[in-house]
Amino acid sequence: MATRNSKRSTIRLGVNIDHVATVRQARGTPYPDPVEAALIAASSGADSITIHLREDRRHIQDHDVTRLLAKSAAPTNLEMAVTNEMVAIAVRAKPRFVCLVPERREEVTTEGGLDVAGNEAQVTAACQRLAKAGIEVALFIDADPRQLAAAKRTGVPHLEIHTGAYADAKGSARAAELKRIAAFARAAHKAGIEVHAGHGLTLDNVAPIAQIPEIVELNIGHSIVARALFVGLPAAVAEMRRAMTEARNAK
Ligand SMILES: CC(=O)[C@@H](O)[C@H](O)COP(=O)(O)O
Ligand SMILES: NCC(=O)COP(=O)(O)O
Repeated sequence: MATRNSKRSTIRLGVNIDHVATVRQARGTPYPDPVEAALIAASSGADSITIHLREDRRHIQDHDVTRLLAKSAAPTNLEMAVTNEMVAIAVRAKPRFVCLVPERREEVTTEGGLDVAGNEAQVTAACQRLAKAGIEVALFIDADPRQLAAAKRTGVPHLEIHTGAYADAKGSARAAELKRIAAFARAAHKAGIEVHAGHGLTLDNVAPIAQIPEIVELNIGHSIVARALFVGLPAAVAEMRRAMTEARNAK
């Protein structure tokens, strides 16, 4: 895994290809194939591929998980809800990484982080089942010290900070969110947890997040897939990677 301490440490890009499947599901066609997108993203600079198998199967389908893992273009990070069904799927499929996320069927997108503090026993049990199957587990949480304290007690090795509030905020509210995320990343890193971030990141807002030295991985999907409509997926992945790396090296 990545170096942790140096301010010049590299930063990995996980490309989320869910929204290639969103387009396919809108018409029930076999195209565009998210697995093909994963292969293109991996050969264009993605360090890993993220997919979110939602309980309502609105985009990624079970066969996508199977096919993606069989082709193994890059390590797969499977995002999923903390349910027995999902944990059983992951234990069978054995992706390299699982990120446990909250889910509400009515939401348009993931609205907040997992409430680890409020569901500690359930989250800990899921983490332990997944770790026993050889899967590296992350929890997708808000930059909230109470959630960090609970996450530490689960023994999870990785955390992904939900950057949605940062992405949605403007002006001084965004600066405050950034400060909160940086403080959280420092505290999590100090506790020996590897720190990732993602949600709502774009070419316009990624730089300040990429400059937080404790954050070693960003998972980005919607904006890359949207940008790919205009410039193509290889270019969209490459320009995001460039923006992240330039920001990191400029600090
Ligand atoms: C957990 C997360 O932040 C992403 O995987 C996101 O949820 C994917 O997009 P949708 O929320 O639209 O499913
Ligand atoms: N975990 C965040 C993710 O995978 C991508 O989120 P988004 O860039 O699609 O908002």
